[in-house]
Amino acid sequence: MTQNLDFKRNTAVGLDLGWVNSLKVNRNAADRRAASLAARRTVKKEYQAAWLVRAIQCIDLTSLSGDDTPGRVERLCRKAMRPLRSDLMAALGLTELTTGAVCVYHEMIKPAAHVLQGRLPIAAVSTAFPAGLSSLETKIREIELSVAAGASEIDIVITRQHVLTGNWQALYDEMVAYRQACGDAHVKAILATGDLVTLENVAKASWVCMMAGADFIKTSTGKEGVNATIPVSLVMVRAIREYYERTGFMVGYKPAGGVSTAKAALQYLTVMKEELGNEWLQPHLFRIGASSLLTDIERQLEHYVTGSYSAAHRHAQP
Ligand SMILES: O=C[C@H](O)COP(=O)(O)O
Repeated sequence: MTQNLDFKRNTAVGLDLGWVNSLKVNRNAADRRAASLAARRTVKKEYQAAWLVRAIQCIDLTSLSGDDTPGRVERLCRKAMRPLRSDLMAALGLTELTTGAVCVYHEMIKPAAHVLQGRLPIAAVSTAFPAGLSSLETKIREIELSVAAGASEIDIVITRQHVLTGNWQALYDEMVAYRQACGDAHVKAILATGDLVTLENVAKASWVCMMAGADFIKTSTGKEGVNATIPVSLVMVRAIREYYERTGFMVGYKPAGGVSTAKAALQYLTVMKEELGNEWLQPHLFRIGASSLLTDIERQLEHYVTGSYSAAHRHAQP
């Protein structure tokens, strides 16, 4: 996989309130484009296997449950390092394949690090995930502890009330503080788009987080009533494109929550390719946050290789 050697990490560029306040979103246009993507076959059959392999490479293989245990997370990590059965790997001509990262709660960083031994990034959800309603001091400390424990990626949740009350300065300041607390760890800003009411708020929150130095913008925690959707994704990736045109910084995109089928994954890859180009179809700029997607992709690849499906339970569950 080619990596862009000129890649320079996003840094805070200052809050341009005039720009943020001027943002408008055409909801109908976003819905129409989403509907046209859903209606057509996104990738021709012969390329589908390659696209599904790329989707695997971009998964943040996730377990974020209250009943997570070290044992479950260790299995998740072993699956992340060997996401496909060896017979499928051989049939597809693959020798190496991993997911993009694993994504876990702070308390699970240690068991994850024990299995991964630095071979894959550990993303930790942070800042009082999923609601984000602790003191700023507590949230900053949580980030610092997760970085110290071995997370190289931190998925923060924004304070939704800053968006809902239009307090863009407060959102900007908190994001700058999170980015700073992360140090060399990359920070993904979870907007919790299902809580933000309008696509205009999604666009504005995307811009403010990018202006404050977010490495990725991410849709959802997986715990909101509505999680990743295509219309929301169109708004966010177009913000990423325009931010790149204005600043030269390439910000990553992570749809998360409810992405559980190979078909949905292909739609998100298509959005990335058509709106941002091939350069963004790499793990340093694109992740899919998902707990169960890998099972369906594995089934589809098995079908591609053998011509028949096996039951989902036959594929190792993390
Ligand atoms: O960030 C990732 C999400 O929490 C995963 O959501 P999911 O369990 O619906 O795939």
